[in-house]
Amino acid sequence: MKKMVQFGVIARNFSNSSAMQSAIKNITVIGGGLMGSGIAQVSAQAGQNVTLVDLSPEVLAKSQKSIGANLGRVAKKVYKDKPQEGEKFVAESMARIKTSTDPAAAAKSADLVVEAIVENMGVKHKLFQQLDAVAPEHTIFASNTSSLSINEICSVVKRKDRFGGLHFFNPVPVMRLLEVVRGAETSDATYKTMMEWGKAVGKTCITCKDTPGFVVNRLLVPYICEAIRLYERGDASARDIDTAMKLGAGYPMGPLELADYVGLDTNKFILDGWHNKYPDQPLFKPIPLLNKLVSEGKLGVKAGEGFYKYEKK
Ligand SMILES: CC(=O)CC(=O)SCCNC(=O)CCNC(=O)[C@H](O)C(C)(C)COP(=O)(O)OP(=O)(O)OC[C@H]1O[C@@H](n2cnc3c(N)ncnc32)[C@H](O)[C@@H]1OP(=O)(O)O
Ligand SMILES: NC(=O)C1=CN([C@@H]2O[C@H](COP(=O)(O)OP(=O)(O)OC[C@H]3O[C@@H](n4cnc5c(N)ncnc54)[C@H](O)[C@@H]3O)[C@@H](O)[C@H]2O)C=CC1
Repeated sequence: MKKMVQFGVIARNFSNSSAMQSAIKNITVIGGGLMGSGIAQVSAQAGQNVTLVDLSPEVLAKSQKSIGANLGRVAKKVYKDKPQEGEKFVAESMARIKTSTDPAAAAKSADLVVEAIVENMGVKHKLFQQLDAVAPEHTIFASNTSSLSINEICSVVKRKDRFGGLHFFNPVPVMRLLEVVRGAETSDATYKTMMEWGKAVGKTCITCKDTPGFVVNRLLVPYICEAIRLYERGDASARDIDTAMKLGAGYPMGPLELADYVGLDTNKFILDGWHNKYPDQPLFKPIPLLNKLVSEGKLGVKAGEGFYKYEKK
């Protein structure tokens, strides 16, 4: 039953994307990690020309490998009785993805730039300033930030009317939602193009103002943090907390599994950012156990250990 549901989701995302049209044809995704590789994949499988950028050639090689494997999963489902068409789909989608280690050069041919680099305001500012100087007039900039303010990120660019938030969820090829975030100066035309593009890549779009965490993370991050605090106090084991929320509340993953999946560093970036901004909000208080795990390099699934141990990929 579970497999049937997942199959339906991936197949529906794919067929939506094939049917929809978007004004955006060339997209540059900056950051080839967990999120950037997923955003590149869904864009390429929807027929867009993608340039995936990372400072690290090793990350780009790893991303291409994982995109190839994930496209293979999609092909197996969508073309289950037509393996040759499945192979063609994978080859054509892969051929639409170029890679680069030069963000500025890659932005020159983009209709849309989606930024998915580290969750750090200073680093994002530096990148967007650089891109704003070279990207064509019409190019829309978007950030996939989990928790930072879109208005603050876009404060360094001139094209504030052509800037917004496009917040995807992990794993991008599977999760159906896209939060489309309007900044104070995002124009109606930019908002409309972002909504159409989101549908074209197979997502269900919701709209949110530029408020901390938008909708999902404003609810999800405090929940994850409360679970870490519960575990830190020794009120229940990690396994029991996760089992409780899966079997008692119907979540697909428990909160500590989800924290490991998202990345404990990302969880910490979000919490620290909100704590600095809202020091009196008890939900955003730093968590010593989370800080300890991050300082030990136990960042979750991607590092091979977080609250649990994982086979390193
Ligand atoms: C921090 C932020 O800013 C925002 C966020 O992203 S918050 C995090 C949001 N994400 C979540 O809450 C995820 C919650 N977890 C889930 O939905 C599910 O556990 C899950 C989809 C991740 C995995 O589902 P599962 O049934 O436990 O595992 P699994 O059987 O391996 O995967 C289900 C299907 O999805 C596919 N899949 C899983 N991960 C995938 C990936 N990374 N790429 C492509 N396909 C993937 C699998 O191929 C599988 O397909 P089949 O059934 O055909 O084999
Ligand atoms: N991890 C998650 O579940 C989610 C994360 N996000 C957000 O997406 C963004 C990226 O997160 P992840 O993919 O998890 O991080 P990640 O650490 O997996 O990937 C980030 C990549 O960006 C690259 N990078 C850093 N600075 C760069 C620069 N100046 N130019 C080009 N590449 C650069 C790094 O080399 C790294 O490969 C963050 O803003 C995060 O908050 C949003 C939704 C979910």
